[in-house]
Amino acid sequence: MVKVTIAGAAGGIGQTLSLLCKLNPDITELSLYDIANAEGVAVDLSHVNSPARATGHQPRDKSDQDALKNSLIGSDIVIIPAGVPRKPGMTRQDLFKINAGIVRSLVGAVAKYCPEALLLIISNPVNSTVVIAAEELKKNNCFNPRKLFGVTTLDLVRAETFLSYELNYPVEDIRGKITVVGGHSGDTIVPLIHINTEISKIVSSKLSPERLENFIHRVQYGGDEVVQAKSGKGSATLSMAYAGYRFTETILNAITGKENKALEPAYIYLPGVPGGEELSRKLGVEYFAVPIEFDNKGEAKRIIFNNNFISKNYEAQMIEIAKKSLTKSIVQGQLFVNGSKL
Ligand SMILES: NC(=O)C1=CN([C@@H]2O[C@H](COP(=O)(O)OP(=O)(O)OC[C@H]3O[C@@H](n4cnc5c(N)ncnc54)[C@H](O)[C@@H]3O)[C@@H](O)[C@H]2O)C=CC1
Ligand SMILES: O=C([O-])CC(=O)C(=O)O
Repeated sequence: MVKVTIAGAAGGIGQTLSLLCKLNPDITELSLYDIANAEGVAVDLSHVNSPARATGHQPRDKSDQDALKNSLIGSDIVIIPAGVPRKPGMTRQDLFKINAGIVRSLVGAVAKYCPEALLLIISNPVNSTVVIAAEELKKNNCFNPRKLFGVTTLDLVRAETFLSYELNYPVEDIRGKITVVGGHSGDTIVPLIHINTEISKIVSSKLSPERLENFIHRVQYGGDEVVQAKSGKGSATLSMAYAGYRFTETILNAITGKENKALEPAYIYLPGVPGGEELSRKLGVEYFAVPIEFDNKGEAKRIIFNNNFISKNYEAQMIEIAKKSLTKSIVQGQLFVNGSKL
């Protein structure tokens, strides 16, 4: 019995993510929450002949807290893609003004109604919204760092896809052999492609330094590519829904004892996850996306990251650059919840 709640379920990401979750036979209840159209989306999905029971929850007016409460009670996994997406010319950090408050209030409700749930944050800027979620959970005395994940899977999905184009190599053979660490915006996104000898050799023989640089840039700024192509009509939704589902499925597979794809990274509070305290000290940041292994409750069991992952100088340099931007976003998130009390 697994109940999954999606907050922001009627949005561009939310609807497709809900459909993908509806198709997973391990989900028994799929609870869709949104401030608009959640009930319609749930009725639509409820006609799909898969086991999950789809329920829709939307508030009648601004004072109605019952919809959110009912959507959350009993949830094992809560996924949050609620909030506004970027328009051309904006950075993800520009979304902070609106999305910080949305994420904080939703996480506050999670703390109240399903404090034991695994929490997956998709809303941007992920580099800050995950910190906001952690601080809000701390305030409510229910922060378990092993249960809070910033979903950065799209960066890995892009890296796998673009590298397969570059190398003319089957994309399914790349999965699990590269990773992406850091954060989820521009220069905080750090693809590490030399973690596997086979891929490393192919990259060294086939990719010129210029093509390698272009590949890295495309992974780091893949989000902008979609924002520009959609010219004002939003950002990545379909690829993100796929990525969000892929991460959710990895957790569900861990819970149900299926094969675990160990190299799935997420943006987490490092000191709270086994293996993360030392890494956090070494890096000098508390939050960082790293590959994780999950236990049979879907919690982060340990971090799978060692010095061999950073096998090239330029990768170490990218990590240094990422840390600078991340530090600012982390502080911004902490200040939002705690004010000056830091
Ligand atoms: N982590 C990642 O890799 C990615 C994150 N994103 C982010 O995901 C977020 C959502 O993007 P889209 O689905 O394209 O936006 P969208 O505008 O299509 O959908 C957002 C949904 O959130 C709902 N919403 C707003 N306030 C809410 C609240 N307080 N409670 C519940 N629902 C609420 C809206 O009604 C809407 O249905 C954005 O912040 C975007 O930047 C987008 C792509 C990748
Ligand atoms: O670029 C955006 O704003 C949406 C996003 O996070 C991505 O596509 O990676």
